[in-house]
Amino acid sequence: MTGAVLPPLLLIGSGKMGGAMMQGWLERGISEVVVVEPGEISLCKADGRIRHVRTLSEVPAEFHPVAIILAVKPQQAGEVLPYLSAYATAGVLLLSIMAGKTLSRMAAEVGVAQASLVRAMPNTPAAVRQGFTCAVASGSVDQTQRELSDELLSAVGDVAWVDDEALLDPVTAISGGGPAYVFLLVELLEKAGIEHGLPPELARRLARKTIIGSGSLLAATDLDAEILRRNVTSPKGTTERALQVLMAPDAWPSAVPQAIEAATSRSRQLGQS
Ligand SMILES: NC(=O)C1=CN([C@@H]2O[C@H](COP(=O)(O)OP(=O)(O)OC[C@H]3O[C@@H](n4cnc5c(N)ncnc54)[C@H](O)[C@@H]3O)[C@@H](O)[C@H]2O)C=CC1
Ligand SMILES: O=C(O)[C@@H]1CCC=N1
Repeated sequence: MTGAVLPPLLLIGSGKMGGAMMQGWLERGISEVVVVEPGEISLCKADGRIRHVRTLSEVPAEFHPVAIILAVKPQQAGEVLPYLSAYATAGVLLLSIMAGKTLSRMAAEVGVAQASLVRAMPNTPAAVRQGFTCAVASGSVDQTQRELSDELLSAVGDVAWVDDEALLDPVTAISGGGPAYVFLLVELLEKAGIEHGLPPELARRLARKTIIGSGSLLAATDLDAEILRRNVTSPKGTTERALQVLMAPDAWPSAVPQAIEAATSRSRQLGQS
């Protein structure tokens, strides 16, 4: 269905992620979307395709979405899922981006065992259509619903499907939260630059452009990251000294796996709540 106008959608939660995805759908072409969001929405209210309501009970009875996108926090799922049973019984696709919430848990909270559910994990570069989403579908999702999910998710970046739902927990830790780790590196580089006497504005530019340029280099080549790293590292040079610190066994080689393990286990924990 690539290229076709997206069918009527119900978006529940239009914060950072819901808002970013919505922007992608508007650009891709959408017929109609009702947005349930208790706060303000940053989207163009003059756009006749968008209708903003503040609660689920305000969704017009005559509105029949083909898919419902769940973009509230996992802790807010209880405010939403139990009210979707009529949609789920009617076979409407439920596409969740909530961290940790498992397919079976969502089906139980909706109260429809055969609900057509997709669990997906995007990331914030979706805001500039450079996201990466990993998704898994429940057994009730038919081919048309899978293609629609793919279309909705690919409007904001790359999409990969997996069959094993357990993989969504490490995915959440790596690509879901990954942008935060990169931004932390930018923060730390900038701070170190200032501590070494660089004017703050220059330190900020150096840190940001280093990450942006490195990302573009990665995007432009098939070379492994290890090769790209080695290409920077002159024997007996300056980078080698820095990497001796960062690559010490008790530094990044242990901190990064520990961080990913902590986030993976939190994702599993959210799935139980
Ligand atoms: N921020 C991120 O990097 C990523 C977040 N996610 C997932 O996306 C979901 C949303 O996260 P964010 O956009 O970051 O959070 P957010 O806090 O920016 O957005 C959540 C929105 O839901 C709204 N909301 C709260 N209760 C509601 C209700 N009962 N009905 C309708 N809307 C309600 C809030 O007003 C808010 O605008 C979460 O489940 C998170 O796990 C997934 C991938 C990446
Ligand atoms: O921190 C979180 O729980 C969400 C999921 C991945 C990114 N943000």
